[in-house]
Amino acid sequence: MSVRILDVREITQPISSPIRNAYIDFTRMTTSLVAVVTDAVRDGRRVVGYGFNSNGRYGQGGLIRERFAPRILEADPASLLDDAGANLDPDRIWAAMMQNEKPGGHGERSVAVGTIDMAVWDAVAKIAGQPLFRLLAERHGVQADPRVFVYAAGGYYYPGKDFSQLRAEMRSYLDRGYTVVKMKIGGEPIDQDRARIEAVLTEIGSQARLAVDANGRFDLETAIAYAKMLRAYDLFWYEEAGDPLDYQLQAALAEFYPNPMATGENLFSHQDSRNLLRHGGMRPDRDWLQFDCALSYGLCEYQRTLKAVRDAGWSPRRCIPHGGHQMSLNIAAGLGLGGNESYPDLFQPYGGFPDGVRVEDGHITMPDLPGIGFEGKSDLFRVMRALAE
Ligand SMILES: O=C([O-])CC(=O)C(=O)O
Ligand SMILES: [Mg+2]
Repeated sequence: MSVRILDVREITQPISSPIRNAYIDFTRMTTSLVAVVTDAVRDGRRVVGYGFNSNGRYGQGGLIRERFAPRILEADPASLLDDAGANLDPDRIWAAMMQNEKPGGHGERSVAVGTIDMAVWDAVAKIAGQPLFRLLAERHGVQADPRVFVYAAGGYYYPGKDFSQLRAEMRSYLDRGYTVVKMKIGGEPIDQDRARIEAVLTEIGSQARLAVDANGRFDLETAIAYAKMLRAYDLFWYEEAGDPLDYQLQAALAEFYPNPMATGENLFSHQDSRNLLRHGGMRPDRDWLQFDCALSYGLCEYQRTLKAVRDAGWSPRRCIPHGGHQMSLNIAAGLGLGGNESYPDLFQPYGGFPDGVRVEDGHITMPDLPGIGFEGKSDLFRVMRALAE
């Protein structure tokens, strides 16, 4: 029984809010929602795979419509199937999308491809009748672990937000079961950020740990000044201090910051990730890698990134992807990552978990839903279905 891709649809949707990090605001943020419509039928329904890109980059409608969707639709359908001919082959679809693309310069193209790739994997797992995390574990010959660590990202700057609101936000994450919370830094003078950090630490006490995220804002001097301030606190991590591609800055910073650091959400290929591991002075015994497949050519590429991680002597457990989407939850549960980001109050309906999934002691347990599990999140599935039907 063969499978054909009948259509690849895209719509650009707002995920805007008045929040701001040290680099951008989200007042005009958008995401691309993609549906890969197949002719396969499971449980009496046509199989449609869905994908979207992570927050922080914008919708990719132009690239998807002009280059990547046509390449899939114009390919010989048989060339997109696995050897048995019974399911789609994500790597072959990926290769079809990337034909006539030069290497290097991994930017927005990687977001467009990653978005379609998410939808392809969703379709493949649905056609196989499995949750994606179980399919992945099986393909890699490893044991799936449906229990995944998640942390609550927030603590943004926004107009009129004072310490009491920041504390209340963090308290609400603790009330919802999180044990690690994250806040933004670098958007105000260092003394003001120090006061914000102390306010949050007072609020969370010994109930949770705090991570801070500078969103690539600092030059080396400022990154070091913050390192000296931050190292007095027992933080979960100090994230993206300098420009994502400035590996020398990252390496130099390690001299001033013995505690855990994190970066990688703005590296969009396995080659860029490998360069971070080669030249960024990151320490495999304590630091964290945040590569996000939805921004970086998808899961086909993320598997190559994981190989680069292992080849550099790191454990996949040191990976906690950026983005807060269910795709990375599946990868974490299927391939043994250290966990996943979560934005409890932001970027809805795209982020979060299937309905009924609760955070307990900083972990969620993946339900056994076919594919990525979008059908289990009713607000999200409503927008998805509107695109495909
Ligand atoms: O504010 C953003 O762009 C999101 C971000 O860095 C994160 O979730 O780590
Ligand atoms: Mg970040």
